[in-house]
Amino acid sequence: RKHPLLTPGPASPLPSFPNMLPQMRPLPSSPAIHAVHRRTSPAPPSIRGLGQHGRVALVRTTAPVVCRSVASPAANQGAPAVERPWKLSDARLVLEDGSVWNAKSFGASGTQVGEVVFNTSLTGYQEILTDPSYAGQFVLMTNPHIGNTGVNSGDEESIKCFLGGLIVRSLSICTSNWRCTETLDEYLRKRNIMGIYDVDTRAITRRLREDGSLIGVLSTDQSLKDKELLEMAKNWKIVGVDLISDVTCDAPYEWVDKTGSGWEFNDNQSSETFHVVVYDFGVKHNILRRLASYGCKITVVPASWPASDVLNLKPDGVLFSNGPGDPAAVPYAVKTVQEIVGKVPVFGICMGHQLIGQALGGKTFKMKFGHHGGNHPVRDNRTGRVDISAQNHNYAVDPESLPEGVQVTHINLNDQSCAGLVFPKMKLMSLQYHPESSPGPHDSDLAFGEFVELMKNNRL
Ligand SMILES: NC(=O)CC[C@H](N)C(=O)O
Repeated sequence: RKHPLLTPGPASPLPSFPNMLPQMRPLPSSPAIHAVHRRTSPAPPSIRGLGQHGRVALVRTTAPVVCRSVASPAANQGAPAVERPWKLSDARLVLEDGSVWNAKSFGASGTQVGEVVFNTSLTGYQEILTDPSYAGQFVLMTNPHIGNTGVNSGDEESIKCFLGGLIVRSLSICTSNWRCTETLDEYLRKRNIMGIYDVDTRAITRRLREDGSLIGVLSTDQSLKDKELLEMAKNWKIVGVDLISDVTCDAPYEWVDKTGSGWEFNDNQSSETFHVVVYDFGVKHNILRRLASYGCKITVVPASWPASDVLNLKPDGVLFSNGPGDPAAVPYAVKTVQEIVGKVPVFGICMGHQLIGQALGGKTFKMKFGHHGGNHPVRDNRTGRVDISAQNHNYAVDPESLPEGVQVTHINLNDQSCAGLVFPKMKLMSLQYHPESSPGPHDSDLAFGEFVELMKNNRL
């Protein structure tokens, strides 16, 4: 299903996102103003009276200005006078339970529908925005302050943003990072992705935890009544919909890029080269970069690529990638996995893991609110080792439904759900989470080494 409701609107009512409020520029012959603090307690006398609504205070100091425009200053030239953070609410999030959340818009404007999920990562919003597994979903960041590092060309996890929209508590009023080339607002606007801020993300998260994932409609269109938006939310479905065909590549391609120096802690380059075919169900680029760093030659193929064509390439292994949506809605992909499993070593990541579960005759089910974040403890039952892992999924494999011989190797320690499998007879391994992280901790990177070992042993 495409995202039918997105109306690429005119520029949002606040068309520019300056990196600096006028108030923050050094005043001639007056002390510079270098920071904006949100306060919940009364301001000290020195700054009382400067705040807005008793909550925002500007701190005067003689220190140099620290928030600078590092993002293409030209982009903001001729921008109208800045209103943030005093901009009025101009957007609504209407959830299928009937609740209406007023917010302020950034990025694109229009009306969009999607499933709201919360992500507990503290960093990495750009990698999250470009993770194709979020297609059809609004990502709500529980970390309240988002946007302060802007965006840069090196942190993309795919060729575009496939998610429905971004929900944040506080959108940074400035960017401050040496890699930043663009603000989050500019970036989302160019990609026609809606964002909202100044909304109570803690309250929405608690609701999702209590009631489970909810469909929502985000709109800046004042002509639409709450009731109409609610109807849209109620009539939209994500379960049973094939979202993979919207995000997969059109044709096969080779991948050669490796990860940069930040990953040198795990220099496991194999002396042998293994040819891995990667099924692109919405693959994150860091999976490909890590495989390349482990010495693999990589061919990426579209989700619908025939298994026989892949086997004809005589690969050393096949990786089934992550991807959006319901694994039970893509029987063609399950069939492909079935045709490959047992013939060459395979590694499934997230959606790939769920498809392997189904291909083995097991069942997947929808979790209450899923796992999305970079702080999920996972135990490897074989060694007792606990990794802190990056996760992003709403579905899981029911281990009880799997045939004999399949071992549950990993458990999510938050809820004991199945987080990994091996089936030695079938030369198969899979993880429900993201060993490539990006964003997230690198603890589980060794899983790629395990896959290389699997391919090595198969050659013997
Ligand atoms: N990251 C993924 O591959 C997500 C898998 C699947 N779409 C889910 O939500 O469970």
